[in-house]
Amino acid sequence: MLRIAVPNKGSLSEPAVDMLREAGYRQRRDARELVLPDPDNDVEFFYLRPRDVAVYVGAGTVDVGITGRDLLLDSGSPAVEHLPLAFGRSTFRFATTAGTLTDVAQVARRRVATSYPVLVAQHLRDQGVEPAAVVRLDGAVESAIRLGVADVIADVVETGTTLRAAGLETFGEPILRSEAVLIRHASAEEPPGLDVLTRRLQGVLTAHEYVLMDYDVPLELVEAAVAITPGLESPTVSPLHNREWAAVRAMVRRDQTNRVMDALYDVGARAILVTSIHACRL
Ligand SMILES: Nc1ncnc2c1ncn2[C@@H]1O[C@H](COP(=O)(O)OP(=O)(O)OP(=O)(O)O)[C@@H](O)[C@H]1O
Ligand SMILES: O=P(O)(O)OC[C@H]1O[C@H](OP(=O)(O)OP(=O)(O)O)[C@H](O)[C@@H]1O
Ligand SMILES: [Mg+2]
Repeated sequence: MLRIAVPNKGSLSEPAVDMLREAGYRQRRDARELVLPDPDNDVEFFYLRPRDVAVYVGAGTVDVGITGRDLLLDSGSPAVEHLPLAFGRSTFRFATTAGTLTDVAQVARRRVATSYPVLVAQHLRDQGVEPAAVVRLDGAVESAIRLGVADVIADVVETGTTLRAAGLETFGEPILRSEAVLIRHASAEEPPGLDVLTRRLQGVLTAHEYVLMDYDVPLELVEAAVAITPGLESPTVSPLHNREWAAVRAMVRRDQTNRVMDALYDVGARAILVTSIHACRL
């Protein structure tokens, strides 16, 4: 039975549970449940703090888990990224009082507050910058400068609202671009059942990332049209009752939908329809 760790709290918890449900797995209904077997799918879910997921996977007591790339790197665990999951996206950045610093080199001899001390110390070492200290805080890191325990912070930035509200601004290049990731142990053999979980999650990712596009096009324009919608392997081209026209169906990236519809219309395609993909296995 594959043991899967899932974040029980925080920004990653709800989207992780939603994604697993969409992939056909049972999920807990009560937030107090810590373990949930799903015998139909031969897996068992463990609801753990997102920061602890890499510790359990690294120790080998659960097989795989969902956590943030930033949390994985900060954990020092021997777990590795297996599949990026395209939610929980954020950047991890230095920030300080607006209008004061511009470059990571200026972190030298300054105090840095963060909830990710391993990640920050490693990054500064790689950059050859020696801070006065790395101060570990549990959260609300934005207050550390005003309250005098640090000169600079390094924290998760999503919309930037929290930084602005604290009168801070980012400086230097992002330390990391993070998102939720499925992790597994680096050296252990691939656990039985991970291939099925991976294919199911990839199916959910593809269903979100692509739409199905159908359109009609005069026969002599089929080649020009399919050049715009090559699909993943090859588009389906079917005859219409009117023999001078064909129907085409292809997968198209969701974020390209309108651009592709404009281009198809310009070459002469008509009755262009877009449908969401409910589920898929490539
Ligand atoms: N807006 C955000 N704020 C915090 N973490 C975010 C955000 N967006 C994505 N994340 C990711 O969530 C993970 C942090 O989860 P964690 O549960 O530790 O903190 P949290 O979401 O801030 O929850 P809380 O502080 O309420 O416990 C990291 O991987 C981080 O990159
Ligand atoms: O760029 P934004 O969209 O404002 O999001 C980023 C903020 O959200 C998180 O804080 P959270 O609310 O989890 O509080 P915490 O710092 O106490 O964890 C994170 O630590 C940042 O402070
Ligand atoms: Mg937080």
